[in-house]
Amino acid sequence: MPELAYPLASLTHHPTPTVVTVGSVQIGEGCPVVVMAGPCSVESREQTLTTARAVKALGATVLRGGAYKPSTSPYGFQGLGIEALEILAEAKAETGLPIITEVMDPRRVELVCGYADILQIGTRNMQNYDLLREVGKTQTAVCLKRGMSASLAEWLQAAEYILLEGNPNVILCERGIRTFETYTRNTLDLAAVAALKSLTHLPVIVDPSQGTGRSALVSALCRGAVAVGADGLLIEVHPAPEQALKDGPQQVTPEGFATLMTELAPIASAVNRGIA
Ligand SMILES: O=C[C@H](O)[C@H](O)COP(=O)(O)O
Ligand SMILES: C=C(OP(=O)(O)O)C(=O)O
Repeated sequence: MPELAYPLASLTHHPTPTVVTVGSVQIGEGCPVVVMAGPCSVESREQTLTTARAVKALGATVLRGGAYKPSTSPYGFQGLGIEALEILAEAKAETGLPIITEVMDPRRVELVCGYADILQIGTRNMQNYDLLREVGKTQTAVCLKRGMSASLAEWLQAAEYILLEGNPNVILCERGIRTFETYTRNTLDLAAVAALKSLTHLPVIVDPSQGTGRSALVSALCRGAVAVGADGLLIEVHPAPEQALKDGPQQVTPEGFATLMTELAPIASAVNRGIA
């Protein structure tokens, strides 16, 4: 893979790790592991505030929640849009947690920037170059998820689009790739996390919820991700996953999240990082 394809993202051209700062949270190599948690989708005020309070009490430092939801079926839940953004703003005001939420449309980047501390680019949009350029024109942190069939070189070149526009605050998120295996929803590629550490200075986080599609596997994959060098985790938590409007099987309950955090702590200590 020619490094010239992504000079700004490459470790050769930028040998010190990038640390992305979001409020009081620092994300990158050498920093404590950042836990971003919350519902897959913002479904209601009560569901979001309940989850935000729970994840904050258990040690998460960033709140996730989808307002604009990518959906394979046009009949599937599409997200509450601006209403959801307003609910996230209320959750942030109450808990102090910065917000990560997805933007899918280049025309909504300005709007979503008014609410988001981290703009999420989902797997389906990793190669939406107009969207990448648009978020690159802001200085808001961007979490760029790996395309479900993207090679590392393609992913790093997508990051390069954002960096080239002048936004240095890019975080990469491994969220699993499509393989022949169907037991898990995706195949979480933890080798990619270790490999990226030798290719790029950008922070790398892992989403074991999308990566496995199975709540029972999320805690183990969180531990694996931190053991191989992930700088953070993106975890879906729902007060009643069986009633979720999207992705119920992969969302852990607040009780499950409590167990996960307890199980994660010794691994974060073992790699000399701790949890943010
Ligand atoms: O939360 C993420 C996506 O919106 C979700 O995984 C899409 O699922 P679908 O492909 O079943 O619509
Ligand atoms: C849509 C999401 O994930 P992905 O793009 O990885 O499918 C999400 O995290 O809400």
